[in-house]
Parts: sequence; C-alpha cells; structure tokens
Amino acid sequence: MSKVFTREEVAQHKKEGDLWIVVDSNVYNLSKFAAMHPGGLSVLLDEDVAGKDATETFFGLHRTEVLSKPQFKRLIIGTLEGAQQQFLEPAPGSLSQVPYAEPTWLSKGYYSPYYKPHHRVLQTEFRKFVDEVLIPDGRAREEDGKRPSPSVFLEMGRLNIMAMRLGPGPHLKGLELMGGIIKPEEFDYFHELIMGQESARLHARGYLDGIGGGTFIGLPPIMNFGKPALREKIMKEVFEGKKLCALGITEAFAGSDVAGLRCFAKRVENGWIVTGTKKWITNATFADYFTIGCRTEQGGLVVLCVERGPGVETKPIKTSYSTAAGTGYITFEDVFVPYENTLGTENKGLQVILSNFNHERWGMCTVSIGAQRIVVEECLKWVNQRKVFGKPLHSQAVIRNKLAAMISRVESAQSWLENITFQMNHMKYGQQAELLAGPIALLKQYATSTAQETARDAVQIFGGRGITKTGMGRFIEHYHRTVPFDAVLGGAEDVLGDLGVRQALKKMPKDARL
Ligand code: HEM
Repeated sequence: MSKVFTREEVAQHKKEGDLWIVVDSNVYNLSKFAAMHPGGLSVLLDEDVAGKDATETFFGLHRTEVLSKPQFKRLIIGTLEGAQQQFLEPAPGSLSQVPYAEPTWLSKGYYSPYYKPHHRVLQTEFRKFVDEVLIPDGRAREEDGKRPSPSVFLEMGRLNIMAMRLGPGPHLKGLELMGGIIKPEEFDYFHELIMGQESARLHARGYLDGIGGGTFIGLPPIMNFGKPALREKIMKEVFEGKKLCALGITEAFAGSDVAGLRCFAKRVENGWIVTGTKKWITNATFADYFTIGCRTEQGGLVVLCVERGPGVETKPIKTSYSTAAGTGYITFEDVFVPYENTLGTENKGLQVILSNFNHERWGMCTVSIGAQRIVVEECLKWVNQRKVFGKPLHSQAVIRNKLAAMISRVESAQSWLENITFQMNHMKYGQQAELLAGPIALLKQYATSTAQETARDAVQIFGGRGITKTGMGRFIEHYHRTVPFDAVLGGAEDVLGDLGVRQALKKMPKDARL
C-alpha cells in the first residue's frame, strides 16, 4: 500500500536536494530530478511550489501525459492525506466527456437517425485499436520519421482493417471483420466514416497517411479494373498487411491537369515499356505496387499496375509533415510491365483515374472533420485550465467568441458529412457519380477551409504553445502545420469549389427564371 503523508510532512522538503511536491494527490520526490527538470530548477523551488500541493500550477504548464510516463511515475513516493486523485487517465477506447469532443451520436443524451448498435460496436473496438496500437507506433514514427512498423500492418491485416478502409462492397465477402464483431453484409459507409474519424485521434497526420493512405487510393483501380488473377493476388497480399499500394498520377509537369501527364507507356510484345517520373506520391518510398497513369503513343491515357522491381526507383520528398507518410519521387527507366497489369481499357485511362475521386474525397472529409473536432476539444480543455490574470482563459469574451465559431464550423461540417454518407448508403455507384460529385467536392472544400480557420484560431488561443512542437500545444502546432495537406490532396480547394458549382449549373432546369 502506498505511504500517506500529511501536508506538514511534505512541507519539510522544500529545498534543493530535498524537494517534494504534490500533484493530483500524489507526493513526488523531485530531489534528484529537479536539476534535470526541463522547466528549470528555480520554478520548483518557488515558495508556492516546493513542499506544497502544486496541482493547479502543474496543469497550467504540462499535459497530463507527462505524469503517465514511467520515468516520472517512479518519482511518486506516496499520497497526500485526505486528497483524492482527480485527473485519471482515460481508459483506452473511452469517450470524452468534454462538450463537442464527440459527434452528437456519441454524446450522452443525444440521438441520431443514422447510427445503429453495430456502428457503436465497431466504434468502440476501433477506438481501442487506435489507442492501443496506432497511437504508440504513430507517435514514435512521427518522431523518428521511419515508416509505420510492419507489425502494425500485420495487426491491421489480422482484423481486415485495410479491407474495411476501402468501404462496403464485394471485396469484404467472407472476411472476418475486426475479429468478427461486424458482418461483411452489414458494413456500410457509416462504418467507414467512423474509422476515418477515429483515426484522426492519432494527431499524427503523416503517419496516418503512412498506414495505407496510398492503398486507399491506389488499390481501388486494381480492384475495380484489374484482371481477375492480378486483382485477387494483390487484394489478398494487401488485406493481409503484407504489401502496400501507391497511386501515381501527379508529376512535376502536371498536378491536377491529368491531360498534361508525360510519363510514357510504349506498347511492346506482351506488355508496355514505361519511362517517366511521378512526384508527391504518398507511400512511394515503401509501396510494393504503383498504380500509375501514363500517356500512350496514340496520345491517350492508360493506367498500369507496376510492381517495384528493376528500373523503378523511389526517393523521399521532404514535406511539412513527417516522412512516416513515405511521400516520394518515383522514376521509371524502361520498366517492362506485363499486359495483364493494364487496368481498364487502353487510352480510356481517364475513366479509371476519375472513378475513385468521390470516395477518396469523401474519405478525406471524414478524417479532416474528425481532426477539427479534436482541436475543439484541445481548445476547450486549455481555456478551462489555463489561468490569465488570476482567471481562466475562457473568462475573456474574445476567446469564447472564437470557440463559438469553431464549434459551429465542426458541427455544420459533421452534419453535412453524415447527410452525404446517408445518401451514399442508398445510392448505387452511378447515382453517386451523378448526384454526389458536386456535394462531395463542396463538402471537402468547406471542411478544409473551415479546418484552416480553426487551426488559425487555435494557435491564437494557445499563443506561443500553438507553435511549439512539444508541451501543451503540441497537437495544435501539428494540426496547424499539417492542415494544408487535406486542403491540397484529392483536389485543391478552389478546384473543388468550382467543380461543385459547375455540377450544379449543369443541372439547372432550362425554364428556371426569377
Ligand atoms: C511531477 C513533477 C513534474 C514533472 C515530472 C515535470 C516534468 C516536466 C517536463 C517533462 C517538462 C517538459 C515537457 C513539456 O514541455 O511539457 C516540464 C516543463 C516545465 N515544467 Fe515541469 N514537471 C513537474 C513539476 C513542475 C512544477 C510543479 C512546476 C511549477 C512551476 C513546473 C514547471 C515547468 C515549466 C515552467 C516548464 C516549461 C513549460 C513550457 O515550456 O511551456 N514543473 N516539466
């Protein structure tokens, strides 16, 4: 049993070399650690801190997770008599009780027409998986910039997470999803939405793309347009967590302008010879298969699945997020690609490339809106615990005003996302292409532009901490630095806004008059 100390006993240890303090009912012996304390020795020797209960001061300066690190847990020598621990670490998989930290359907006392008990079952299990498997690996890989650990992919394979990330469909048939808690025929776009939003809790944007961002966009063309033998082989390898895909469309010469691609595929006996380059390719540095768009001799486009091998070289590109995403530059030097690896019809590659855009953009909305919500939670916690001029930060009207705007933005984006997801659940592919391309483009533009406003406001609320990679504002710094990715990948904001309006104008009735 832990030793219990009185306030008087603690108060006797208040000098350099013999220093105790209390944080959240635990008595810490900082006698040796004080000299190594990142915040300095003098702050600990302050008369309001040394030998005292410094809980409030502590939480104004450190994240709770500092206390859960083993090297600091070891400093606990007992508890303070009569004091109760207040700041318990949330159990893996638990829901936040902070208002607006969870979408309405997960908030106590609220209802939603969209979610069924099997959605909640998946949400609970997937959050646990994020907390226990992805967060530890994600935070470590963000630090060292290495690719996500192979053991994580194998675990994802065991639970068929990669297969679920590709949405509902025949590819799920016969698979045991998340250990069997959800039936393949029940799996719908709300399950996929949940997985996207839960993944955002990682606060590790580069790593998040690292764990299959390339496959999310690179595998669908293989799955939907590949010859059966190729398709079956690659789907099995990828779903089991043994191989990864990347989608290679963009080049230094051509970004959203697909018609300007220069990577060239020359038709030869039994296949193609590919020569050219691709740039900004997510997962390029460690992917095994590259789904790439190439120009043909006829001037058309062909989409090919190229396996990593002789003539294929990849090198990392340093971006504003971590190299855990494996963003890279690819060169193809006279690479022979068997004809069986042609995806779809020769010279009709544009159709293959465009076929997955809606799903890709919608998937990005799920993550982007999920991340925006977590920033609201971070800000609410901070304004509540941070004291300025002797009062909590939220006593300033200007801060409450910023929070009002943040909350409204994320709630409106979430409601729109759920509405579109509901439509997707009820529409066949053709209807989705016809009716949802515009709304999804507009939603993505809205989600990422509001995300950037929220990132800016959050930095203002956190001040210097919002631009510091460690400490209280570390997730705000990360969000503010990586938020432009969502606004660029899958179509830049202006392009998407324009697409949404052009789609609407195409559908204007001829007799519409004021
Ligand atoms: C259990 C006792 C404590 C431990 C284990 C501890 C540990 C740490 C660690 C790991 C950091 C750097 C990480 C970060 O940036 O968040 C830090 C920073 C700091 N600590 Fe502590 N600390 C303790 C108590 C205190 C107390 C009682 C004070 C009261 C004044 C204090 C003041 C500071 C300051 C001013 C910083 C720098 C914060 C910043 O850069 O924003 N610490 N501490």
